[in-house]
Amino acid sequence: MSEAASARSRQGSLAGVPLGPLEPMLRAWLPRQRWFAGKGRPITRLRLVSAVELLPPGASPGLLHLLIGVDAEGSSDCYQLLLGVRPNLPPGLAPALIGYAEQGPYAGQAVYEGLGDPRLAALLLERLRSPGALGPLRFERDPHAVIPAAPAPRPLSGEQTNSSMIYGDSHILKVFRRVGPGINPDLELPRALAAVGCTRVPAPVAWYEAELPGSEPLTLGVLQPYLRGSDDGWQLALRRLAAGADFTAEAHALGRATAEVHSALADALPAVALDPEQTARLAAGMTARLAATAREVPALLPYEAGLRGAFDALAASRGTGVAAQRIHGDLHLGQTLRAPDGSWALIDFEGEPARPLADRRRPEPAVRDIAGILRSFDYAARSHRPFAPAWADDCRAAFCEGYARTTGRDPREDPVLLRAYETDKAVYEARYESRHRPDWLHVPMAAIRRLSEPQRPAHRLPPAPGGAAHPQPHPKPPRRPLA
Ligand SMILES: Nc1ncnc2c1ncn2[C@@H]1O[C@H](COP(=O)(O)OP(=O)(O)O)[C@@H](O)[C@H]1O
Ligand SMILES: O=P(O)(O)O[C@H]1O[C@H](CO)[C@@H](O[C@H]2O[C@H](CO)[C@@H](O)[C@H](O)[C@H]2O)[C@H](O)[C@H]1O
Repeated sequence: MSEAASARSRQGSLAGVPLGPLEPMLRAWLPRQRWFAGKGRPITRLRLVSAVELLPPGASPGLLHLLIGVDAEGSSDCYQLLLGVRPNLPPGLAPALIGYAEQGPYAGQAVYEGLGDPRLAALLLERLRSPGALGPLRFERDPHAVIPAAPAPRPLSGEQTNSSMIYGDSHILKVFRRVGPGINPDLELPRALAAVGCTRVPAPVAWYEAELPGSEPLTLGVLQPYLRGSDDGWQLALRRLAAGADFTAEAHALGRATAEVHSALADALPAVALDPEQTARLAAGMTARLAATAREVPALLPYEAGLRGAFDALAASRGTGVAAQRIHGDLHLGQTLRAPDGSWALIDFEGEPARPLADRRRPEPAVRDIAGILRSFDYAARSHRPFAPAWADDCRAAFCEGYARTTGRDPREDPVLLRAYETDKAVYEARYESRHRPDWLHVPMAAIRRLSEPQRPAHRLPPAPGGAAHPQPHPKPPRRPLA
């Protein structure tokens, strides 16, 4: 970065300024990051959107907050980076190294992934504890929440869409990587749920945003209580499978928890009834996604016509319309946590990371989330050798029964809607796996084959207690405690 650019950076906004000496190292580093969405497409341009020195270059370590625009063929995204700067990198931080700056205010210094440095991660927490503004950055917090000072930070390991830091096992900070204008649903929905007293989702206690000229604020990070000792639903399901153990009681409880969250979301935020035309548009969107995915994942091509049947049936079936509301949007077992007392919580309300924010914030049928969990039981059963279809079927049934117990309506009573959403999810998964985990592609492909076959006439379930003949806006159950 030039001296002039560096001077402006302290004031905050540097829209369009080139990244200077940082550019070559970031070009090489970005595509290697799990959270980088533009893999496989050459970066055509890197732009500085905003730069703030959380700690100036004179400080050691320095901490630089960057928003950078990354243009690649057919996409233009904005990413959040927290870069540490030190003259000498201690050996423990070697894995975090991005490169050495050759010129500019950081000439000769090591530039590295700031969240990998406990001192810098602690500084970020301090900023969140003391709300205020720094350049375009705004730090906010719930004034009633207790956020301890200086708990030891550690990065969350594993494959994530964003980067999370755990502080002393009491709080977890998610730093969003691909960011855009408008509130992130992962802040919006948990806050809305907390406001209506839903305890199934950890309530945000602090967050930070960027306010850039001519743009809605961009949500950059959210701090929430860390549910210590909880089991990730996906890992728990795999352990049960490996032990040949039943999971239906857990699946039933998860169905109830999911239904409670849906009911609270319908209370907290607008819920609407989609008219037949809107439903047909929903089906058309699914058909378009299928066509686009089949172009990208050729293995889908032989099944495309059969899969389309699910979406055509949805478009043709809706005389009365479909209830739509804010939902989780990317629900699967990895987004669920089970506490030692057996209660379930849902996390990560960002929605499908690849979808535009406006789509993710639109009301949708709650069955989209239900389909996500049902697909997840299939994923678990298929990652077990030998494949355990009965285990998945039992879990799917138990989950739907639990859901019906809370809402009075079993999702299987609407097989056309459920099949359309399961198909859409399997198509999404085929694209996700082909992009990120090709070894897993066979899992959604097995579902694709099944869902593309002509369906037998649906087995009618006995009506659930209080069940309605047609989809209704979500009934509102009495609030229940988390247990
Ligand atoms: N409040 C929490 N308490 C305990 N663990 C959590 C909490 N929030 C997230 N996690 C853990 O962090 C992982 C990643 O969180 P998630 O919100 O899914 O991030 P990403 O959007 O990066 O995928 C989860 O799978 C879970 O194991
Ligand atoms: O957790 P994310 O929000 O990043 O979600 C993405 O990655 C998930 C995988 O980590 C992916 O989920 C798929 O694989 C899971 C097993 O690893 C399985 O339980 C899910 O049912 C399946 O969809 C998710 O689709 C993707 O958006």
